[in-house]
Amino acid sequence: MTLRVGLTGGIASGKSTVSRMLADLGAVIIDSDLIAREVVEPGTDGLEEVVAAFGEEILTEDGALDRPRVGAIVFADPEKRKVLEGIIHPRVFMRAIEIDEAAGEHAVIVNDIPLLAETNQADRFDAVVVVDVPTELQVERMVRDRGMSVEEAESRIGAQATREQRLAIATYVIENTGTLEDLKQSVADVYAALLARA
Ligand SMILES: CC(C)(COP(=O)(O)OP(=O)(O)OC[C@H]1O[C@@H](n2cnc3c(N)ncnc32)[C@H](O)[C@@H]1O)[C@@H](O)C(=O)NCCC(=O)NCCS
Ligand SMILES: Nc1ncnc2c1ncn2[C@@H]1O[C@H](COP(=O)(O)OP(=O)(O)OP(=O)(O)O)[C@@H](O)[C@H]1O
Repeated sequence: MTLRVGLTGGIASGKSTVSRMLADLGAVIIDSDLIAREVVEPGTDGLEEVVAAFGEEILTEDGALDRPRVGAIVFADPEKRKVLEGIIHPRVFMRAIEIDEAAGEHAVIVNDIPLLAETNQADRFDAVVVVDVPTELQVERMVRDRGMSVEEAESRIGAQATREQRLAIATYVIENTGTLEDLKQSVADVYAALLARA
């Protein structure tokens, strides 16, 4: 049987790192952030809709989505964020289902979905894995690794579900407050538990 797993966590919690570790252990990964980029690549109807809603000024000189610019707009204005999400989320959802259907038989298929709690998708999965870190650590990583200001980091975190809201839908919680080696061990433990259910 294929076990379908939702993986989520706040921004900069370590989701992508956990995803990569799960892939190394043999899981198939469906990456929502990656799909969210593909559906607004130049030439897509997704990008056309974004331009219709936000104007040509959100394009770079070579006609791609100017992501930092759009980020600055939507993380400062929840209404605009909803407009962007209304264009992107249905496309990501449909594409993720297509990839899942094309994947065939695998023991574990992991859907990495940053906004799994926000978009009420927990029921779609056999298990939900939440990567949990204290908010201060999220801010620290975003400032240190991504060159964001504390205000920018906090506005992104404020656009997401709270830790408590995510933990409420968790089947398994991975605490990512230790070293990468510690994380690897926690991921291996969770993967073993998932395999036992598959
Ligand atoms: C606003 C955009 C253009 C900024 O792009 P940028 O390259 O700076 O960020 P990236 O896409 O890599 O996202 C990084 C992280 O930001 C957070 N994030 C992104 N979108 C959102 C959102 N709508 N609400 C809350 N957090 C978000 C997530 O934790 C995500 O992992 C982009 O994030 C976007 O198109 N967002 C809307 C689509 C979306 O909701 N994607 C996330 C899940 S599918
Ligand atoms: N336990 C850890 N120790 C040290 N650094 C870590 C640890 N876990 C993750 N990191 C680092 O923190 C950064 C954020 O991790 P990652 O990209 O996996 O987060 P994410 O949750 O996928 O982020 P986003 O929501 O933006 O997609 C990366 O540079 C990663 O290498």
